[in-house]
Amino acid sequence: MASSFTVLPVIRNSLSYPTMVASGYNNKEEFSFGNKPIFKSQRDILQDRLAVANVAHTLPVVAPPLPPPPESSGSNDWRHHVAWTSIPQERWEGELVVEGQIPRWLNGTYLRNGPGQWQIGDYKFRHLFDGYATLVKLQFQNDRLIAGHRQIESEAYKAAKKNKKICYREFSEVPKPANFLAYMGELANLFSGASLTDNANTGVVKLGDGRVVCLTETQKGSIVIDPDTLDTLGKFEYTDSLGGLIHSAHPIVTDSEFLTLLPDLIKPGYLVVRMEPGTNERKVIGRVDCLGGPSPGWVHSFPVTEHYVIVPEMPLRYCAKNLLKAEPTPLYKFEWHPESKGYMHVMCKASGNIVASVEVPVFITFHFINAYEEKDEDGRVTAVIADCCEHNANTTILDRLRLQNLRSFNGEDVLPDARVGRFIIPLDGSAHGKLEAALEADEHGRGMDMCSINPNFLGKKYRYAYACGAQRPCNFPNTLTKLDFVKKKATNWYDEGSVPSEPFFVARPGATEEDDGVVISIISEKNGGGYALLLDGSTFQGIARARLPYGLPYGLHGCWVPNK
Ligand SMILES: CC1=C[C@H](O/C=C(C)\C=C\C2=C(C)CCCC2(C)C)OC1=O
Ligand SMILES: CC(/C=C/C=O)=C\C=C\O
Ligand SMILES: [Fe+2]
Repeated sequence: MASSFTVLPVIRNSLSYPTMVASGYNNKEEFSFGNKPIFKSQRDILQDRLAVANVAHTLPVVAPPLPPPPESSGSNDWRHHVAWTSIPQERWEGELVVEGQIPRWLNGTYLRNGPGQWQIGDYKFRHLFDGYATLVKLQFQNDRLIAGHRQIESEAYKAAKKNKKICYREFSEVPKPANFLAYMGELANLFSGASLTDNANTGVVKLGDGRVVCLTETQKGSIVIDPDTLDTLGKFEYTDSLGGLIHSAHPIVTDSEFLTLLPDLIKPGYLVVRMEPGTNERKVIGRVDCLGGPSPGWVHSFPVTEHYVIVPEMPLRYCAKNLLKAEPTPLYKFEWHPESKGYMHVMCKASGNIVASVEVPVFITFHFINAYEEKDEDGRVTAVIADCCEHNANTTILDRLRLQNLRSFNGEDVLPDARVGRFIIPLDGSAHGKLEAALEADEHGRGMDMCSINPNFLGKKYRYAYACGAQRPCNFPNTLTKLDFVKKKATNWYDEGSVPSEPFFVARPGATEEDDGVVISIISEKNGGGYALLLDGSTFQGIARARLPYGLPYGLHGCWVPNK
């Protein structure tokens, strides 16, 4: 079903622009990347407004036109889609006019992180993953919605702004050394990690103790932020001595723990580690030695079940040689080693023992969706099922995410096929596991990435997932999709020319049904506009939307911070 937004009764003045009550929009400093705090008094005004229940809405102020973004010629065609265009200013905050009805129970802040600034001075990044982190918030409070965005003040971002060039190694780019001596120094800095970026542009998580941390692939890119002001509060310093420079960009975070994987590039393997709320110290649960290849496979994410941590060993492996190269290689910091095979390892969370290590068909995934234990009639665990967004073992997706490719859609269908890859990992000592599609990939247009689930079903047998699929032709996942693994059906939401970000599920407090909740996404439109969208988690119909003053660049991953 290609459902479009259902406009429900408009509860307030629904002009298509947001009210600008708290923005510093006309403030010239906004455009000059200044560091001055500009919202304090306006924030106070907003707090006062929020304190007054059922206030009559003042007339929205129409947003003034923005200067054309640096990479754009100002035209509205797909080459300059706002999703792939740098954020036009460092920060903004304002109340949005909501069409439809925000559920009364939805009280909290949705945060979304992503690479939103791809140009520093005259220097233009080439890959989506290189951009400096842009944090976006949607604060839901008593059916009102305050939005804002702000750059994360990483060392890498501050240095780039100051020197008008990149100063740290990003995902695909390396700072240009001035001479040979500088190059040698650079290499030393690479081994110590000093030259690696701390640009925390990938995800954002709320720890069990309430701290909110932005993350990326480098450990030093763990940055604590204030979910309300979006202030950068400082580095999240790991106080243990586990060392290493990289980790999974997607830890598993619950109220009681933080689990992650630390790849070991020297002695190929992975440390599985756990950190308790209120501490900064990771403790080792166990270690997995790689079964194939010269180095560990890339672990952007991994799944867990109730009792096990699943460690994927993907044949797309970290590559020390590519790490040293100054220019991007076709697979960036990785190398594709299909001959080294793919494996799935299952580690007991309590003991650190490995209960299964099986060879599986080769695969490519960024994102695991969920995993669970399959039991026999006697309640014995016979297998682990692990689902992921799988790119049909085709590495070209990494190259498709180059900005030039994303910006050059001409109607040709160039998004490589993807599916929900379901691993079946037997726990009976078999040497092989299976990988199959959890549902027919045509259900979701053979596009599949950027998934979320009801967090109450983490590690448990589950029925639903939300992700981005494809309405072809396209060059990027462009639908919001609800996956039903029991009916093996997908329900797709599509808005022609729009790029929706990861559909993020928030469960209704007290719900008993898995899909009872809302799905939040931020939509970047082809005309340069954008809006926050709320879909009903069960019907997958639109329940509310709120237009932003300007379209935002594509963002990656989000989290939910409930109000206290
Ligand atoms: C998204 C997204 C961002 C991100 O990558 C960011 C960096 C800096 C990655 C760096 C590296 C690797 C991916 C491999 C090993 C070396 C190192 C340079 C740390 O990745 C994403 O997916
Ligand atoms: C945007 C993306 C991967 C993001 C990693 O965090 C994949 C989209 C592909 O289909
Ligand atoms: Fe990711």
